[in-house]
Amino acid sequence: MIIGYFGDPGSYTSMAARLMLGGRYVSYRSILDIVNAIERNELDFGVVPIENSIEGQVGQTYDIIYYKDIYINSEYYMKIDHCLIGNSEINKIRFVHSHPQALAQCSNFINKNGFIPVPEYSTSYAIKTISEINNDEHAAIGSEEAANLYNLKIISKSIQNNINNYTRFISISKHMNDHGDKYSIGFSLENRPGSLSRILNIISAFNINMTKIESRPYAKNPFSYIFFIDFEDNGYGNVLIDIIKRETINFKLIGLYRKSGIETGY
Ligand SMILES: O=C(O)C(=O)Cc1ccccc1
Repeated sequence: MIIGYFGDPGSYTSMAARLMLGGRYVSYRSILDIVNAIERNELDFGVVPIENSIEGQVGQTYDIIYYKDIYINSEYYMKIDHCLIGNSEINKIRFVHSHPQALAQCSNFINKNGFIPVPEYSTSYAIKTISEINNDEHAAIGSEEAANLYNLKIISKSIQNNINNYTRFISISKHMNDHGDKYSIGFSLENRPGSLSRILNIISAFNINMTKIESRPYAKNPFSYIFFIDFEDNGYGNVLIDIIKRETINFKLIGLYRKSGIETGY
């Protein structure tokens, strides 16, 4: 089985991919490159981040799972402990390189130290870059594992804004699972009073637990939205989906998979 993951070797997504699926792993610099490779049948699965407990949704992932013929096959919650990584001392550093999500998750630490953030493809690409440039004014943010991989030292540990920093990762493929206990759906609605609350009322009437609601802009029609809902199956998930399909526009069943949580990882 061939699994594509986001980021250079040592990225957080590479760590999640190893915990989620077994096979041969291939690194990709963008989420879209992974999806293109799945569409060309070069990959069986892709692993990408979808949301973070500090920074929220990964917009590109939400857009892809809605607009492309791609489905969620599993989810995994992983604790993210960011480190300041380099070959220098904290008082010499002026620039910190990392993935935009990591820079945002560590914004308090960056501001407090007066560092200039430099966005890179991934945390591991940033760390690799620092290992190559050999300049005391530059450091990177990423994992301890990646620091070891590129032979750099840890300058500070647990530098994220909140100690409880978790990212939810998903595996994606061209195929929908037959089994699972959690659904992800996406749809748009007529712009009229009560259209979203009607959907929520139906979910509530089935005594179904909604675990997440999210919206993304529908770029083709400015300031209209796509809604994303995750819910736990209680035996009536299928029936609920049939009803919601009829009450919404452009409905997509995005995934059926095994529910996991931050306590268990899986
Ligand atoms: O850049 C990485 O290492 C990634 O895998 C993306 C990411 C960035 C920050 C937190 C979780 C995942």
